[in-house]
Amino acid sequence: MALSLLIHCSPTVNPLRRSPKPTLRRVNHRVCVASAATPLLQVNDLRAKIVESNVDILHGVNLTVNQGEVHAIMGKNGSGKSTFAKVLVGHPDYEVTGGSVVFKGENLLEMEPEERSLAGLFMSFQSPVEIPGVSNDLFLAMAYNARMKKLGREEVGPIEFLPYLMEKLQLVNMKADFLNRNVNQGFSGGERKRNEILQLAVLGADLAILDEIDSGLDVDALRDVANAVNRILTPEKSLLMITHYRRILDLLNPTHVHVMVTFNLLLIFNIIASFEFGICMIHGVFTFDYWN
Ligand SMILES: Nc1ncnc2c1ncn2[C@@H]1O[C@H](COP(=O)(O)OP(=O)(O)OP(=O)(O)O)[C@@H](O)[C@H]1O
Repeated sequence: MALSLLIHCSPTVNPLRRSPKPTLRRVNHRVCVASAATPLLQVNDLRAKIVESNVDILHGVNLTVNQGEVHAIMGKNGSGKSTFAKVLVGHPDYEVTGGSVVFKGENLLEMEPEERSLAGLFMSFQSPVEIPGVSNDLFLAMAYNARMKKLGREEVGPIEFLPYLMEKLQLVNMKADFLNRNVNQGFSGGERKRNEILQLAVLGADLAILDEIDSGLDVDALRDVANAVNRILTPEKSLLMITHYRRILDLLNPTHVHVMVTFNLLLIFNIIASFEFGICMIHGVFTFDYWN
């Protein structure tokens, strides 16, 4: 991994995905490969607090994800990674206190959580919840048809939906029994993570946010999940993954790696940066280049 204090950095090329023809440009004394960038998600100075306790968690996050990019967010426990992801999908525990988020040209913060999902945002949770009384196949069919309706397409009946679902099930290497079981009820930790990727495969998304999808997975499950994600990604679709481990970076080959730091660390970085580089970074996220 290489570190360079810079925000615009170089997409490395993921061999499993087709990318637009790259162009060369120089950033921070290093030649970078960059594709023509179409912004998908633009986060500017995002600030948020916990509703219940009024505690500020996000202190001004800046991040741009372009179409086809794979971004990883790393950082210490408690630095705010999951909070950032949950704020993006509109979790009610958090209130945005400043900044802006534009998704596909629209103000994301004005949308209800379900509107964000229908607009093409998907999030897999660190601890996926159980939904007792709702079978996995019914849940997926309902969610899929809601998306079809939003896109102005025909809703599908059970007979058409089943072959589509079986194909996605194979993609994540899951057994058909999981379709009749209630969503996540009694699933092991690894099975829940696979089930999250099954949802992503079925619903599709322009931007998938995966919160620690690799935690608790054994080697085979991690490979299956990474293979499925790589096959779901296209040059137009983007991924934002939160992780603590390098092993998934090696499998998903991110174009950008960001390190989220806590507010105290941020102050220290700001002071050092002021002295060393004559600049003051007021962002809550630092961006580093990554390559294998
Ligand atoms: N709903 C909430 N109620 C109370 N505190 C919260 C809530 N959500 C987040 N926090 C606190 O905000 C801080 C950031 O939490 P967050 O889950 O975003 O961290 P993280 O970087 O994802 O950590 P980890 O790597 O351990 O998953 C933590 O101190 C956490 O306890």
